[in-house]
Amino acid sequence: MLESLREGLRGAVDKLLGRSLVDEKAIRDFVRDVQRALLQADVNVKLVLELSKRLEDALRNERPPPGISMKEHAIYVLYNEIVKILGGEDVKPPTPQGGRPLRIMLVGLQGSGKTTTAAKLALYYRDRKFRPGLVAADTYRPGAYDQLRQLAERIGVPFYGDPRERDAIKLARDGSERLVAEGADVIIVDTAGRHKNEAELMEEMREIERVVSPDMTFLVVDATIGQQAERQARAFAETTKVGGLIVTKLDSSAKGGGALTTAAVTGAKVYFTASGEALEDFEEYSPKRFAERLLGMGDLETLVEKFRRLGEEDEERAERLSRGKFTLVDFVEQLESLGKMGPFSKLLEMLPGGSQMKLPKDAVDGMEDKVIKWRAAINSMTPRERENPEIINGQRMRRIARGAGLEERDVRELLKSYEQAKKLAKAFRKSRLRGLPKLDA
Ligand SMILES: Nc1nc2c(ncn2[C@@H]2O[C@H](COP(=O)(O)OP(=O)(O)OP(=O)(O)O)[C@@H](O)[C@H]2O)c(=O)[nH]1
Repeated sequence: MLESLREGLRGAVDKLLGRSLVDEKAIRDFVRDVQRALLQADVNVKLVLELSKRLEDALRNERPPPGISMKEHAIYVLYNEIVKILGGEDVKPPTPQGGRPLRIMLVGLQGSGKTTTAAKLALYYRDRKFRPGLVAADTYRPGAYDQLRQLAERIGVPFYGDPRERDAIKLARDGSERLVAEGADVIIVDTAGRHKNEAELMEEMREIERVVSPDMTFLVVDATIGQQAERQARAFAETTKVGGLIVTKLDSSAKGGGALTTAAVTGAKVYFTASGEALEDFEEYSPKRFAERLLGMGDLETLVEKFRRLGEEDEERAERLSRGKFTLVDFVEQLESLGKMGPFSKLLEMLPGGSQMKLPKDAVDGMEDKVIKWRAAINSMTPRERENPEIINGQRMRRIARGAGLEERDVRELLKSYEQAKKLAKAFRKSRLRGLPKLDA
């Protein structure tokens, strides 16, 4: 599966991971290596340039969230960009709805693997407990009928075809009706991939589409044609309502990137990929999973999860903060994460109203040290004390300070700042201003 693209991207990532520092040169090299890998896989130049620009911008201008290293950030940004050009969100293959049979029509040029794909698709639905049926409506290629009939027999699904019938439109209509009458709930119509000329082929596709009224027309494209897939997709989309793509022969092409990213250009999403002649070599396509495999990182999944959790935690905390309901731990964590984004003095200027906060200079300057002390204090508290700081009396305060190697006044200061922050958050809320509490330390 796209070994060279995999190796190219992997190489770019490994090189980045091997560096001691993510500096200007590292970013430049990383972007260039990624570009080269994508272009070799025949990804559209425009897409590659857009991706590189976003990658470069993100690496230069975005700071990684707290707890994420610069390198992890770079890999995550790359992963996201690759997912984007591979199609973005996953799509769900269609299924019969409301007791109505699902009608699928396959279109595509001869040699794209359409007939094999028809059988693979039938097997896919059969394995999911549907009752698929296959219709042979390719009257142009000799052998297409026998090929599909044999495949249908092999997987044991109903088949309709007539080698003597020359009218593909009649075959498609009669076949769909007959199979539905026999109880099939997923009808798959295989069509011709060639005619005397392209116009005739397109006319036939239009007519078949009219009589079958498919819920989904899949265009089958061969990955080895790379970016040419785009031209084919456009040509078919002008005549039929191409609703999705099936990309075949990913096993025998280094150019698969071109076909897979066609979706980003034409708007038709890839639903399935095939990577071998065997009927089992067929799977639902997921841009995310595909990108994970391409980047080949065992720990990419962990990284993705880490980002997801960070997002959730941030949202939860922001929500609690805005309600003035944050805990002592939230308070310190918020300060910690702010601290990782840069010096506090700079940060406060960026906050709403921050520039008007007349904070004593030394209070801000000492903030980083304070946060470290406060974290130690929190670690030295019991869970109950953390949840209900109001129970912290003199005796508890002494114990906490001793346990954290601090002075009692450090703990007192933490509690006081926390209380003030809470009051401020409530005041902010009342004045309908959402923002971070003022740190009057
Ligand atoms: N390696 C590889 N070969 C494939 C794949 N899918 C199909 N093929 C082969 O490609 C060749 C053409 O496939 P067919 O299924 O005959 O497709 P077709 O020529 O588009 O069919 P028509 O349009 O009906 O004429 C056959 O030899 C298939 O075995 C795939 O995913 N990988």
